[in-house]
Amino acid sequence: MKLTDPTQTLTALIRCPSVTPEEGGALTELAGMLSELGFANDRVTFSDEGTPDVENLYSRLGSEGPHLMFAGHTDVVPVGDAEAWTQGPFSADIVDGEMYGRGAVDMKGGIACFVSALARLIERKGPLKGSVSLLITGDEEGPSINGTEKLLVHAAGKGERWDAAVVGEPTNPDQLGDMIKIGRRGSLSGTLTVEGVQGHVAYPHLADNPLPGMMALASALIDPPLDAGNERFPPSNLEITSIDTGNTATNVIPARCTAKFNIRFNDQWTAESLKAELRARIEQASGGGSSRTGQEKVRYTVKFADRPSSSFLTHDAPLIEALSNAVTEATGRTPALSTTGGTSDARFIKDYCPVVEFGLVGKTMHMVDERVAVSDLEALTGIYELFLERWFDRAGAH
Ligand SMILES: N[C@@H](CCC[C@H](NC(=O)CCC(=O)O)C(=O)O)C(=O)O
Ligand SMILES: [Zn+2]
Ligand SMILES: [Zn+2]
Repeated sequence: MKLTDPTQTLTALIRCPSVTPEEGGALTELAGMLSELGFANDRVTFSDEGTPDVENLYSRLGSEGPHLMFAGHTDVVPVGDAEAWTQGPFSADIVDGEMYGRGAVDMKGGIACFVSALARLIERKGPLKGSVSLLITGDEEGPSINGTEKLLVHAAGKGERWDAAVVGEPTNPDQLGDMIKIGRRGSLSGTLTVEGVQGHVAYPHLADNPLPGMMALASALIDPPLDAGNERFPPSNLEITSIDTGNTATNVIPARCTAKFNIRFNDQWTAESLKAELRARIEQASGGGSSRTGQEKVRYTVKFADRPSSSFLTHDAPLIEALSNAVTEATGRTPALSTTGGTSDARFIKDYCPVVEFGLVGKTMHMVDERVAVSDLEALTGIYELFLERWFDRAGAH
């Protein structure tokens, strides 16, 4: 395999069926490529109660500073409706200039381009003036319990320290060069249960339907909006993802109703201040305040999931500038510096060093027929190579 060719490095990775939590040969394939470039590989499997074991890889080239981390994941989401794919989801077939396969953009493609960029830079300029590490998990698309968070603790425990990190998630909405992510909103999930009394729909006076109470409480969760956003972050947003009674009959009033919700929140909130706000809204709407005067108070419980993630924003101007300049030089575009979208493993890395994210175009991620333009693979490899050269020149000079 020619490591300088991202089409070849990506083909090898896509052909490994690494649906979370299966390693599928992907980390072995990647470790082989990195060994060829002189990296020292550390394969480590993490376990936790109630979750599957997951394999991870930490790999370093060099022993001196400055030290740059590239982070990502080789696990992929399931293929979904396999019959609907026009090419095999693990075939890496190229049709009309696009390579098909699960993980093509999210995010084996980002990893493949980074490996090829390194191979090109080393071929062109010789050994790096510092160190580069790849911190790669097999647990990003899953519960994220046996992945990046533990791998960082593991590596830091062995004395590893980083000056900066780049995550290769697909950050571009439409075209390569659109967007660099310089932070992320936080995420908090919750469950709201309203208690009633089961009974016959024709005899409602003998029952207590939990649904009207749930409607009042759920409305209070979403209205008014949490905030309007600010110059750094989009608005915080609460989405109700399910309201369910488990009732299969048409003539039964259910005993209880449970709603699930998730909030993506900006830097105007912490998980704790958000929980307090939501608890207050629910209590007010339950009749604990004045809104249900004359009616009985809604009986409810609200629980928030463990491990919320907080928002973060990277302030390292030279890091952002080096990446942004490389993108502009290679694509002619000025990337937006954004905090939109979901969370990523950058939420763990930010506790160790400044972190930014840039990868492929995310349009087809998680979809049937996930695919990447071969020209984008070439362009991203060029961007990473430019960035690496600039970052090491600049960081090494200080
Ligand atoms: N499975 C993990 C974390 C889930 C992270 C997920 N992120 C994305 O989908 C990335 C999309 C983007 O780049 O905007 C999310 O936001 O839910 C866990 O459970 O912790
Ligand atoms: Zn991803
Ligand atoms: Zn994903």
